[in-house]
Amino acid sequence: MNKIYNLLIVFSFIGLWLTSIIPDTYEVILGFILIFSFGMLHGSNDMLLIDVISNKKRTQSFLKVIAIYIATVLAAATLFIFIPALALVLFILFSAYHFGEQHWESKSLNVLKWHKQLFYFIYGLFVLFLLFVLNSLEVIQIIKSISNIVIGTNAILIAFCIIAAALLGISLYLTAHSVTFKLVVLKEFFYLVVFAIVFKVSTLIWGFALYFIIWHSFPSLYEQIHFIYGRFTKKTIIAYIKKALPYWLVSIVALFSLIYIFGDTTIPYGIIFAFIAAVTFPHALVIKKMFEKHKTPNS
Ligand SMILES: CC1=C(/C=C/C(C)=C/C=C/C(C)=C/C=O)C(C)(C)CCC1
Repeated sequence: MNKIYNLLIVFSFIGLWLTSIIPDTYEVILGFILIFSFGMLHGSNDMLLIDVISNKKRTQSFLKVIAIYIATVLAAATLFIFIPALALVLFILFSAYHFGEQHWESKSLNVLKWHKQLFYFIYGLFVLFLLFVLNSLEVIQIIKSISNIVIGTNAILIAFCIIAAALLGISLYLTAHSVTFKLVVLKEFFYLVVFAIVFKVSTLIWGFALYFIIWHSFPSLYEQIHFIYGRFTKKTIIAYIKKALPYWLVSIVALFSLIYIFGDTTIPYGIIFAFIAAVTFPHALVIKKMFEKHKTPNS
């Protein structure tokens, strides 16, 4: 995993360099292409993961599992239509935990389970609000188009400061109580500085896409492939893509149909993020189960 992180730094700087040569509009389009390709791919094999998590001895039939999955997606989508503000808050909170868990689970912090989970949540929230605070005008605009709620730049700044203080506090606690954390804390601080540079220099969507693809989807794909097939090789990558392809295609067709039917602005942020949110809820739960099954001895 460590070697992979060095590669991720290189990718991030390539992303930064692209920012300097691509006009903003193309940056947004390229950002969405990355989100729809690698981003959606990393969430397309949840059915296969459920199979492996339950040791192939799933008591429920495939149809039942997929029905529960689709019902969760539809419930989230309905929440977005009727109570968008609540849906948005839940989406951000869920995503924060999911991002934090993906980044830290392999580091096996040897502390109490709930301390670890609280840290994952605060870390993920910090990354999201770092992106938001450095691109607050764009975030405010998109949130207004999704939920009709107008938030001020000050509210984002205050939330960011509170989350940063919480992250500092819990990091100090972990430095004192976890040897593994102490060993990686400086490197992790450096990664956060890299994220801050990327988020500051890029547009909101490009900054989000770089984080989501490079720092979340790539490591998640690596861990999912490892979990499913026991190793990460060209053969297992191809096998994973083959299995994911039908689900990915269905998602893309569904998303573009929704955009075609309901989209009334040039970039239909509302539909895109509501769609990502709806599929994120069940995906985050499946990945949580995957990590529980893949427990390291000191977790
Ligand atoms: C970037 C961004 C947002 C948040 C996106 C999030 C939180 C995405 C999470 C995606 C996940 C967790 C995918 C699954 O793996 C807002 C607030 C909607 C609007 C402004 C732009």
